Amino acid sequence: MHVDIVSIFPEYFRPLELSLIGKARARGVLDVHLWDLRDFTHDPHRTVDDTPYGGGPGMVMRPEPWGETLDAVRAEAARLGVDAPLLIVPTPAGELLTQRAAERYAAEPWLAFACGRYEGIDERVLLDARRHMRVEEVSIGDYVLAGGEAATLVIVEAVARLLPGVVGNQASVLDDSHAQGLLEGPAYTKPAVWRGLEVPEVLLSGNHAAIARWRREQAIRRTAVRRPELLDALPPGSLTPHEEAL
Ligand SMILES: COC(=O)COc1cccc(COC(=O)c2cn[nH]c2)c1
Repeated sequence: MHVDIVSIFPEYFRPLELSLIGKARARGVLDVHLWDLRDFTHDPHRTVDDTPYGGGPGMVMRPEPWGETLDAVRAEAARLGVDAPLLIVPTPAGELLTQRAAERYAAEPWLAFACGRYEGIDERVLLDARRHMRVEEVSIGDYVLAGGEAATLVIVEAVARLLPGVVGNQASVLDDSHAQGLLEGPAYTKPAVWRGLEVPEVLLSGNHAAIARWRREQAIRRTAVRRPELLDALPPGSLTPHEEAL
């Protein structure tokens, strides 16, 4: 997978050189190309923002540098033989990121991320981008960040860990709870007793059917308490009558 990231702070993405993603890049599973929006300005101050039409606080990101940068990004995608690139724009006003969406993005050959700052990017940038690309405005939660960089790191990590060869144990990726539509239940490791706290007996029993049943019940109970709407969103018949009653 090829990932292009457009930002005024490309150094924000140094973490992508490290560990999980760093190894994936070394293996050629993932290729990340950073674009500095200021490289596509033409004034001495490399201006990327201006005051908002209609007044109001803060600044809006100017369309021209974005247009030129996304043209260059798109030209690179074309050079790589990708005809229908997907542009992801992290924004508080976007659709909430889900594991389903991360799985969908992981199937894409090419992703681009537009990192907004200030009060946002001039809307015409997205309108123009939609003329040439699929564009998705994505939220990682109901709160406001100073810019799209942290959200892009979150989305890239959620997607990259689904790529074959990125996470050592692929099984831990495919059967993790959100993949099943539930929250992860509790996990334990040695010692069996720690500060007087014991590991649940069933996990030491070696009875794998009972362990699987207990783990699923824990996930369902936790989901019912913390995120009941996830249970409502499960496909009909996902829970046995016994599990429904938990
Ligand atoms: C059209 O899109 C834009 O203009 C994006 O502009 C901005 C402006 C400020 C901050 C951000 C970053 O996204 C979030 O804060 C965010 C995403 N998820 N939850 C919070 C993006």
